[in-house]
Amino acid sequence: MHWSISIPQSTLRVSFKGRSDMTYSHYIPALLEVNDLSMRFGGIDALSHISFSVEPHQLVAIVGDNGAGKSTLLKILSGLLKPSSGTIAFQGKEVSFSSIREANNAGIASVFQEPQFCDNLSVSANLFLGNELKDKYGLRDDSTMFSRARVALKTLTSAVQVSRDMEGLSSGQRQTVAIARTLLSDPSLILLDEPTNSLSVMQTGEVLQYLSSLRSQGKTVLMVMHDLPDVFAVCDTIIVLRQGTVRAIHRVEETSYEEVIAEIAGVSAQSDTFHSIIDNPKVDGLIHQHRLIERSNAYEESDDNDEMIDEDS
Ligand SMILES: Nc1ncnc2c1ncn2[C@@H]1O[C@H](COP(=O)(O)OP(=O)(O)OP(=O)(O)O)[C@@H](O)[C@H]1O
Repeated sequence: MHWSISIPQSTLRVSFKGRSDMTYSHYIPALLEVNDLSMRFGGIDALSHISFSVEPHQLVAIVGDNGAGKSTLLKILSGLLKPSSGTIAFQGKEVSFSSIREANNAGIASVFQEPQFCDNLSVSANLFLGNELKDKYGLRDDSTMFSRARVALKTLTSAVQVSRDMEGLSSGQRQTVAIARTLLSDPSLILLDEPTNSLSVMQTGEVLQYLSSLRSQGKTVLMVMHDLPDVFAVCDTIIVLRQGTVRAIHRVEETSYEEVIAEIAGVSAQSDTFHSIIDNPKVDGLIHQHRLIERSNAYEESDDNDEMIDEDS
């Protein structure tokens, strides 16, 4: 079974490929195409025949319960693991990576949790660590590194000073610097492992903002995310993994919080089990948070509409 996502302009449609009775509408070449991918660790099927494709300029969330296979998928795409079987096509070409560097050279950059930095060096020096730029005399070209570091951070709408030491930056700011570091190689696809994990509300807001700015810069981001309110706040597409298989792929505006929770848990949204999950105070709190975000988005949109009406009149 092969999932395919096609995005005619602003509308993304999900359709099954491989059935003779299906018609294909508006096929846009995928940036990434994962086909029949499996990963076996000893007797454990971490991923089992998963297929999906991702079109460019999207923020795509991979969600799923513990052990669903999210990290394994990310590690394979980033070059850290070789799959047991299946193929990956990137920008129309079949690829097979033996290292993160190989994936990087092909245009796929990854940021895993708790990125490593030298805290006693400047933000700029950390961005170029191991890849320092040299001037025509072979000397370290600090001024070019500073200005390129500034551009990378500005792309993420970050106010972090490139000349300051890494020491003392918040977790959210460190995440931003880690992303800025990947931007220096101008990747087409960025892989992130739980970019909002363990961040405060303010820091999460900062990270969600840079994710949006990445999309505006034409980047595609595929990321493992746990917090559904964050997913619904910023992502275009949700891939739900369950027990190593693709359970569903949704355009965010075409699904609901409840539907995704039911799919993650592998239960029907009508079942008693689902209601006992939803009644859990933690889940209930998350849904409440999601409703607030929805309401505030709707409010902002209505503000925008008002402004448009004002301008027109
Ligand atoms: N190196 C490994 N050796 C053996 N089993 C592994 C290995 N890595 C992952 N697994 C197993 O593969 C399955 C999927 O693991 P994975 O870490 O990809 O899930 P996940 O969805 O990222 O989970 P979590 O949200 O808990 O991080 C699990 O059953 C896990 O125990």
